[in-house]
Amino acid sequence: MLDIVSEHRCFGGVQAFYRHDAETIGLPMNFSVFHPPVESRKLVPVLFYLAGLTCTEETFMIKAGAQRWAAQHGIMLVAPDTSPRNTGIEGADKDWDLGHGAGFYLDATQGPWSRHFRMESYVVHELRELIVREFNANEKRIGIFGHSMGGHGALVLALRHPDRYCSVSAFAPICSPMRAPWGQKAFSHYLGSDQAAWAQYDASELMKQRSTPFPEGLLIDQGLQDKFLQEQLLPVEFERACIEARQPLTLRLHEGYDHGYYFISSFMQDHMQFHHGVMNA
Ligand SMILES: N[C@@H](CCC(=O)N[C@@H](CSC=O)C(=O)NCC(=O)O)C(=O)O
Repeated sequence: MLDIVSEHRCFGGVQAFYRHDAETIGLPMNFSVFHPPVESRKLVPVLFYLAGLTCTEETFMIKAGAQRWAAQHGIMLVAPDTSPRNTGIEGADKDWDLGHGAGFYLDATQGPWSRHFRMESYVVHELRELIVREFNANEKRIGIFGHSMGGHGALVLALRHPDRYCSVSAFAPICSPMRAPWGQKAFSHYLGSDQAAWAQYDASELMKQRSTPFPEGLLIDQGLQDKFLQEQLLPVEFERACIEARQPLTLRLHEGYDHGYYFISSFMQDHMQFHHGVMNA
């Protein structure tokens, strides 16, 4: 059953927050949807947004300023929470970069995480199917984007499930988590010590194994004052992998911008236009 937590009129559409019993996760999950103003019964394209470490299903909707552009383009926005909550797993609330709020959009294979931490299956299958079933979503026009840990999620889920997403972009994504401290910590807990398993959730490694997976191109924006850029994000690794895979990539580096939502909101219009363009190509 789908519970409506709250609904708010927004740019002529509706900003809604929902809660449901997620079978994949084995626990209730929260997610948010911006429903753009459209003629009734018209199927609308959908854009999934995956948020970063410490965020919830609210962060993007409150801070990114995406609804104005989504309303203009008639795009539905969907933002899941960033991990299962109230799992009862010991230590899951201890660190901000592991456990609750840090699901890394993968299916954990290691205990105690593997029971509930199944964010890949949840986002790619269960939540998507719920959105298509419950709302006026056009399942042939679904895109994905995200920020930081969620940028990693967007790139990796699109690379692992290219048939499911027609447009992909990211803000300051973790481009090679197996080479970055956040990723190494999360992957060692969720996936164990096998580096081959890590590579299956590393956007740069996945890209090297593909050949032009997104012919319409990818868009990445990155701030140059981002304190995480050098150690955690590694866009150069991904750029190199895209060259190897002949994947068209627009990587824009912005002087003065940091890692936060002031940066994201500054370039949100461009990402919405990018997805609108690719979805309608
Ligand atoms: N607590 C941390 C900072 C956490 C942080 O910056 N989270 C980012 C995502 S980082 C990568 O996934 C975020 O989006 N925060 C939400 C916000 O509203 O800005 C620290 O101490 O550095």
